[in-house]
Amino acid sequence: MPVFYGTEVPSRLMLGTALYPSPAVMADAFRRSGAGIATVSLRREAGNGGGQDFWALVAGLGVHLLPNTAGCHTAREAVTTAHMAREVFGTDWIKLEVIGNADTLQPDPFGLLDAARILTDDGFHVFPYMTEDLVLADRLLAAGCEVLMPWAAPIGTGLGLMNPYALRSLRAHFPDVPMVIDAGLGLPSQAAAAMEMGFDAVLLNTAVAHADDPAAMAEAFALALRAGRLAHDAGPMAPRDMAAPSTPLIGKAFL
Ligand SMILES: CC(=O)[C@@H](O)[C@H](O)COP(=O)(O)O
Repeated sequence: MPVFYGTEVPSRLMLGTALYPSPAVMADAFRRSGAGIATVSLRREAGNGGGQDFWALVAGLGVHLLPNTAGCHTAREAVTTAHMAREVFGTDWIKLEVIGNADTLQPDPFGLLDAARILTDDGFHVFPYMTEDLVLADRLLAAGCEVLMPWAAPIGTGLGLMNPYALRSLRAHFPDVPMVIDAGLGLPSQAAAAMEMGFDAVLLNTAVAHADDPAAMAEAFALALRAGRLAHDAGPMAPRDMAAPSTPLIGKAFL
């Protein structure tokens, strides 16, 4: 199972806590999937009726909490939010989001790097939500990040792994860095593909919360992650252009 900043988590599935039809449905999705980490947004949930009951429910899930800086558009805002989250949730883990474009919600690589440098200096364990850019990954690691969270596709789109070439390249360049595919996954098969590529975990929210049956969908993702990881560890065959017979010809009857 993946190890993030020295902590082994019991599942490769990380779930968001927003958009569910009700807190009870959210709790069911966690229970049925066995997800090991819940990401929580101080800002969003504080503004969306996330009162004491909600926090008590989240605490009762028995999962690791990964506070995030969702909704922050500058490094400064993200740093301030991270500090507040550390106080509220009592963890130095922070999923760092610095949004660079209001339409695509894509991460701002410059603001992200600035904020990551500040927060690692301040003792945070930073999980940066990033584009799949190799150079950015290199800089974030140099800034002290020990986990990377490249996106699959823009948040909430469900488009899946948009740039498999770049994701494969990231994985190949940094084989020992724990990497989580975050955002844009729509289907369990996409999560399985991420596992087959060798990624360590996935983080998703909309695909589960907006399913007709969120708990069933969460379980489907958990099963897909298991299958994909098993396939990865089993050593997949190398694809080839030329056909190769899978049935031996020796002993074939002559007609
Ligand atoms: C909950 C959270 O952190 C989201 O910002 C995350 O990136 C999930 O994205 P999807 O909703 O596309 O799965």
